[in-house]
Amino acid sequence: MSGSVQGFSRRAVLGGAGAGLAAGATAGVLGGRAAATPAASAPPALGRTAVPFHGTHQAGILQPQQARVQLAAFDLTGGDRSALRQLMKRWSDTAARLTRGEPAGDHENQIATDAGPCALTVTFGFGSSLFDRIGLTAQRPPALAPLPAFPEDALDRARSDGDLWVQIGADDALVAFHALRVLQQQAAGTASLRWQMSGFSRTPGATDRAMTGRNLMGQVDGTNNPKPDTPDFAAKVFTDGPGWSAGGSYVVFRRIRMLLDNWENLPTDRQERVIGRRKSDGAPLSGGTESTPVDLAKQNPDGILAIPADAHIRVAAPASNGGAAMLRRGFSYQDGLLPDGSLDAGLLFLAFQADPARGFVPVQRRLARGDSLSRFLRHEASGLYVVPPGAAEGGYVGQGLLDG
Ligand SMILES: C=CC1=C(C)c2cc3[nH]c(cc4nc(cc5[nH]c(cc1n2)c(C)c5CCC(=O)O)C(CCC(=O)O)=C4C)c(C)c3C=C
Ligand SMILES: [Fe+2]
Repeated sequence: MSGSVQGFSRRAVLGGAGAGLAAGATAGVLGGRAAATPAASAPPALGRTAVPFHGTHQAGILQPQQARVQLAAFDLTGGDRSALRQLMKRWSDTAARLTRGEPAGDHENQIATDAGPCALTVTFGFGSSLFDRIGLTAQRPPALAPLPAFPEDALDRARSDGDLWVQIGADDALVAFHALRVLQQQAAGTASLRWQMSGFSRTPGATDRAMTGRNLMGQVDGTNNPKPDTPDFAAKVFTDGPGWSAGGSYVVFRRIRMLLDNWENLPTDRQERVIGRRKSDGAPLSGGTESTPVDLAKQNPDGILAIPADAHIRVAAPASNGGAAMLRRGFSYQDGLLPDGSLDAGLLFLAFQADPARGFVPVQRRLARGDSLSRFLRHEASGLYVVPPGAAEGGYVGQGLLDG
């Protein structure tokens, strides 16, 4: 096992003997300034936050977005179902350890040593191609049918799709990278990396109160997501079957590049009419504050719709799409420069839903035709994955499919 440090608990070092050692060393260096010791002996709250891996639903859907994300897809190197079963057991065991702040069982490389779990979540998904590859075509849920082509799609297939999908979120970049690297090495011989992307969101504590995040266009983004405390939330986000998938979800991934030079040339009032919300605080142009319900019928005194006919929030709204809804949980990305000198930056759009045919598909069909935001966007990569339900303690993600 390369780089294995089995028996060495990251958490024990942080909270116990190692912490005392660090504190003692600090006191020594500071020549008896004992006041520094308690602060040095405990990791900051951000590092200590731990999200359980096991549960009814996989972690990484309902939790607040972390500061960092690693997204990856893997392809199986063969069609051996038992090898996939072993891999999902190994990955689930590793994810559970890492989310508790412990070292990986094998292929530990110490990249995240010294850090707490930092709200790490690891979420696994299965692509449509997986079911053919392992001879379980009959078990493929109908909702996993390929997404249709949308007008103006410019998809790079090498950075799309894949048999297995992994979303790793953490409030620390090293913790997120560490998890991905370990999972990749543990997969050797069974699955190889097809594509990988890194993203980011606001760091907890960066604002003086909890606020909705912003995207790279500067908009408050995430306001009108379905709320977990509403009666129909679960029906919108989690599937009730078939069989093994009950309690799971479907995630649509789109890498959407933003044409930021064009966007930033637009005056703020026109940017606001493109979205239908104020840029400063996210309030709808129909009035009120960020949390005020949108009034799509509201007219200005001149009789013109307060929220224009082609505004993003009007075209995307459930009311415009037969009730279609999804839980958006996207991250920004920035990947250097393109050959033409423009920034390669945008949104790693992620949306969880009970059924893409009643969520993403109808909404994106309308957006592609009539959304004034779309002239500032390029959809460059795409994926649809079934996200199995969460694993019970001692179980593994995908068990209902692979042991069934
Ligand atoms: C197909 C679904 C959607 C894609 C693709 C999409 C891309 C996209 N959106 C923004 C920025 C904002 N979107 C907002 C609201 C919003 N967007 C969607 C769907 C897609 N967006 C929905 C269903 C909604 C909610 C509509 C409603 O019911 O009011 C907003 C407003 C704030 C909010 O509610 O989150 C912003 C801002 C970008 C930049 C983008 C592609 C890069
Ligand atoms: Fe949107």
